[in-house]
Amino acid sequence: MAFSAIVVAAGSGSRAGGDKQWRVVGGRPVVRWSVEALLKAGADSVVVVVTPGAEPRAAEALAGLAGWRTVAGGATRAASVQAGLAALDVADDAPVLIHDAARPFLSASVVNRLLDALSDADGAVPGLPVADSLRRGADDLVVGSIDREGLWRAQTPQAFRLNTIRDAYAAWRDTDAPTDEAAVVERVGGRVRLVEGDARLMKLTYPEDFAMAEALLPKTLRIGQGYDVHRWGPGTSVWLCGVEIPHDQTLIGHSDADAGLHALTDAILGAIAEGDIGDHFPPSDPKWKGASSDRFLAHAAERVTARGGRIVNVDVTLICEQPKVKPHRLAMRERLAELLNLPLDAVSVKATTTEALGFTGRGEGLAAQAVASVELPA
Ligand SMILES: Nc1ccn([C@@H]2O[C@H](COP(=O)(O)OP(=O)(O)OP(=O)(O)O)[C@@H](O)[C@H]2O)c(=O)n1
Ligand SMILES: C[C@](O)(CO)[C@H](O)COP(=O)(O)O
Repeated sequence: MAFSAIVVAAGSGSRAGGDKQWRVVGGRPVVRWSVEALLKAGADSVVVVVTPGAEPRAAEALAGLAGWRTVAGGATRAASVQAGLAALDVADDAPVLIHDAARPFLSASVVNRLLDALSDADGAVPGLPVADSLRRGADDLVVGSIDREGLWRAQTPQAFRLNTIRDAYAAWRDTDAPTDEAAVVERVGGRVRLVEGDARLMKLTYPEDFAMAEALLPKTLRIGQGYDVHRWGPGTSVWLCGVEIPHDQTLIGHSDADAGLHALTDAILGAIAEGDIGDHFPPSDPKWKGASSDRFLAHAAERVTARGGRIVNVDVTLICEQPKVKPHRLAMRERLAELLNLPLDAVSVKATTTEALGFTGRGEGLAAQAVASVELPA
C-alpha cells in the first residue's frame, strides 16, 4: 500500500542531554535511521519536522537519501506533528505514518502490520504489553497499585488516513497537548487498532538508552592481521609501539619506522577491509617523512569509528634479539590503549627472538606482527 510519512525531529532531547536526534548510533545519526527505515519500507515521501534553523543539520544527517524534505516544527510534539500534516501534499484519504525520530530501529514488518490494520480501523498503533507490575508512587513511597491487565506501551509510527488525523487534531480542545496521535483519534470516537510492536523500537529518551541502542544493533566480528619489517641503522633510540626506547641503533624508514604501530595499523585496516597503511599514507608523499606513526594508528581507529564499529582487542608481537622489550612492555600497552581509547586489558604486546636465525636473528632488521578484532554493524 502506498503511504507517506512524517518524522518528528523538532524536540530538544532534554532528558537525553540534548540534541538526541542528531547523535550517532551504530554509525548513523538517529534521525537517519528513522527516515531510512520508512523509505526502505516503501514510503513515497517523508516530511522531516525540525526546529527552525536545524535544516542544515538535517541535510547533513540525511545526505544521499532521496524522498524527504524538512518543515519547521512547534513547541510541543503535537504542534510538530500538525506542522508535518499541513505540509503533506497527498490525497485526503492517503495513509500517513507519523513517527518519532527518536525511535530509530523501525522494521518493515511493523510498517506492514500498521498499513494492514488501516483496512478496517481509523488508526493503528504498535504496542507492547506492559510486563512489569505498576505502582503509583509519591515521595518515594508506594501509594497505590494499578492493574496491568490490558495495558500496552504505545510506540510509533502511528498510522492514519490524512483526513482522519488532521480532522481529529482540529477537534482537540484540551489545554494539554496530547502525547500521541492515538489519543487524538480516540477522542473523536475513532477506532484505533493495536498491532504488535517491537522491543527494538524503543524511544531514546535518557542518556543510558544510547548504550542500550548500540547493544541492540546486530554486529559482526572481524579479525585483521598486519606485518611489518624495518632495517636497523645507525642511531641512538628506536620507536616501538609508540614508545621511544634508548638503543644503540635505530630503525630506518620514511616515517619514524615504528614497525609495531605499522603492523597494528595494517591489522585494523585489514579488519575493516580498507586497504593498507600505504594506501592511506603513501611513502612517496614527502609529508609523511619522519612522521610520528601515532597518527597512522589514530587514522585507522577513526576509520573504524566512521564505520560505526569499535576495536575489541589488539595483540602485537615484536620479533627481535635487541632491544629487550619486556622492560618497556607496560609503557607500550599503555600508549596503545591511550591511542586506541581501549582498556589496558584489551591491549597486548609480546616479544620473541628467532633464536639468532634469519634476518631478525642476525640483527639486520626488526619484524612486527599484529592482530586486531573489530566489531562492525552487521
Ligand atoms: N516540540 C517537539 C517535541 C518533540 N518532538 C519530537 O517528538 C519525538 C518524541 O519526543 P521526545 O522523546 O519527548 O523528544 P524530546 O522532546 O526531544 O525530548 P525531551 O522531552 O527529553 O526534551 C522526538 O523525535 C522529538 O524530536 C518534536 O518534533 N517537536
Ligand atoms: C509518541 C510516543 O512516543 C508514544 O509512546 C510518546 O507519547 C512520546 O512521548 P514524549 O513525552 O514526547 O517522549
